[in-house]
Amino acid sequence: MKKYDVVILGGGNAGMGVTVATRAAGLSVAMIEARELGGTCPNRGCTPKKVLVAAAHALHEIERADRHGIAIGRPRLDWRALIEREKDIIDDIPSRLSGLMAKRGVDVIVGEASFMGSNAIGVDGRKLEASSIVIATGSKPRSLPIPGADHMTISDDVLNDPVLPHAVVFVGGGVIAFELGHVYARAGVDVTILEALPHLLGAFDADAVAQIRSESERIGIRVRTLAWVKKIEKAEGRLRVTFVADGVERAVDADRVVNCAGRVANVEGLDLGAGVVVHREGRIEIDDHLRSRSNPDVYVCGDAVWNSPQLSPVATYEGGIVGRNIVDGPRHRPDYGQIPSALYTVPALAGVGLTEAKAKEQGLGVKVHVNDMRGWLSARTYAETVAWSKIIVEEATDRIVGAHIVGHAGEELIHLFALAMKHGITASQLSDMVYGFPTFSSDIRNMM
Ligand SMILES: Cc1cc2nc3c(=O)[nH]c(=O)nc-3n(C[C@H](O)[C@H](O)[C@H](O)COP(=O)(O)OP(=O)(O)OC[C@H]3O[C@@H](n4cnc5c(N)ncnc54)[C@H](O)[C@@H]3O)c2cc1C
Ligand SMILES: NC(=O)c1ccc[n+]([C@@H]2O[C@H](COP(=O)([O-])OP(=O)(O)OC[C@H]3O[C@@H](n4cnc5c(N)ncnc54)[C@H](O)[C@@H]3O)[C@@H](O)[C@H]2O)c1
Repeated sequence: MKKYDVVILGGGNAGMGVTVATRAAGLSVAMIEARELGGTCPNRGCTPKKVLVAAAHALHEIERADRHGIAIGRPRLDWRALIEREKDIIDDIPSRLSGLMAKRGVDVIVGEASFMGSNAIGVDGRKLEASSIVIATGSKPRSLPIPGADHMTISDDVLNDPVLPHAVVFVGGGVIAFELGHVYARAGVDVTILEALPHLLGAFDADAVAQIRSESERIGIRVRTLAWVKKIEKAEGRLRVTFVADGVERAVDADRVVNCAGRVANVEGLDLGAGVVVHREGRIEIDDHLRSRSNPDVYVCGDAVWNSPQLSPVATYEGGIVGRNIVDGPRHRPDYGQIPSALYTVPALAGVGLTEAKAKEQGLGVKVHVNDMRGWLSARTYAETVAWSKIIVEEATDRIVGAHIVGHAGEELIHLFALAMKHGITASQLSDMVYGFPTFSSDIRNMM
């Protein structure tokens, strides 16, 4: 039986994050990974998705070419070539990460790990002992108790499918459905999004979501809220999704039905009981230091944490904190306050900090600056179809507490707001900056 200071289950962003401080401190570290090193983000998530989004962006530019006086024929997208391009871009990531881990002195073990004791892990018939064990096993799509649910595919399949379908239904109106829905719609696919709740894209500001909803409908996506999927069945060589909306039963036919109903911690196969790791239906009970409440030698980070944002930079950040807690003792805690995120529709929706609803819920005295920027010079120059912002400023302190941007390079501009929020730069100070002109950034002065 081999002994390590640290054994990490999972070689994604979170697991990689743990290796930095632990190896810098000279601890012996093993990382067990069942699939490709790098995990979801570079292999089945952010990066391959963004390659498709970039193509959708090009199609969006072409759609507006006539606004610049450019005459252009109907574009033809070679979907198979696009999927090949996506694969080519990510192809060498696992091997590069394998090199990085070797250089860092981490033993990478290929296999499916599970607990054999409070400080013991089994992998491929071997037993490893460790002073600290880190659960960084990521997330998986939530399984839905819908008759015919086995007909559904998941985002992994969309990113691998070289055949462009004619019609797709997304079950769930969250980030994955909107991002992949925009790509498909731009590629000419008939897209329907069915969301069970009254609102879409739960974590984002409701007015920003309304902007992206109308832009989505403008490009032909059908969006239905309060839609309850009752069954999915094969019908005439396709799939038929039966759902109830507005009290009426309806059906929509499609070539693919994609489960986009959220992702849950991927811990089912870990035998958490053997590790004395208490959980409620896969939700591991952790303290403020990301440490198991029942087994102080076990930490959790990344998507395997059930109640923090499922984002790749957050996974890396949490992994870093766990690494430092292992080295220094449990004294570091995550702060999720000023983490920017974006929905990579075309155009994107980006946000940081509080939504207007949350600011009001917290009883903050705020001034809310809402701008439809389509008439602004920069938006007109680029013929933007949507350009909108909402900046929320605390009146008493002039602190920016939330920023939400749709279009207008918001996925880039949002970082200036995050920087200001993190370092206490006030709204007036951010407006007082001298910006390069003409840029989208220079519009920040007029946004609040
Ligand atoms: C389609 C899609 C698009 C996304 N786009 C974005 C985006 O644009 N921006 C963003 O910030 N986030 C995005 N995300 C979310 C992001 O990918 C995740 O938050 C991030 O990858 C989580 O990292 P992690 O290390 O916690 O988990 P993962 O990267 O999933 O890593 C976990 C690893 O553990 C391994 N594993 C699991 N069980 C075991 C076991 N028993 N033994 C050994 N190994 C095991 C898995 O094989 C996996 O490699 C996207 C996700 C998806 C699905
Ligand atoms: N750009 C990004 O940063 C990015 C991109 C993709 C994924 N992600 C991460 O991946 C996670 C998972 O994404 P997701 O889109 O699957 O989840 P999500 O949590 O964003 O959305 C899931 C949606 O499905 C709905 N839903 C649940 N059950 C349903 C049902 N039976 N019928 C209809 N609707 C149902 C929910 O109400 C919710 O609105 C996200 O939490 C996100 O953090 C991030």
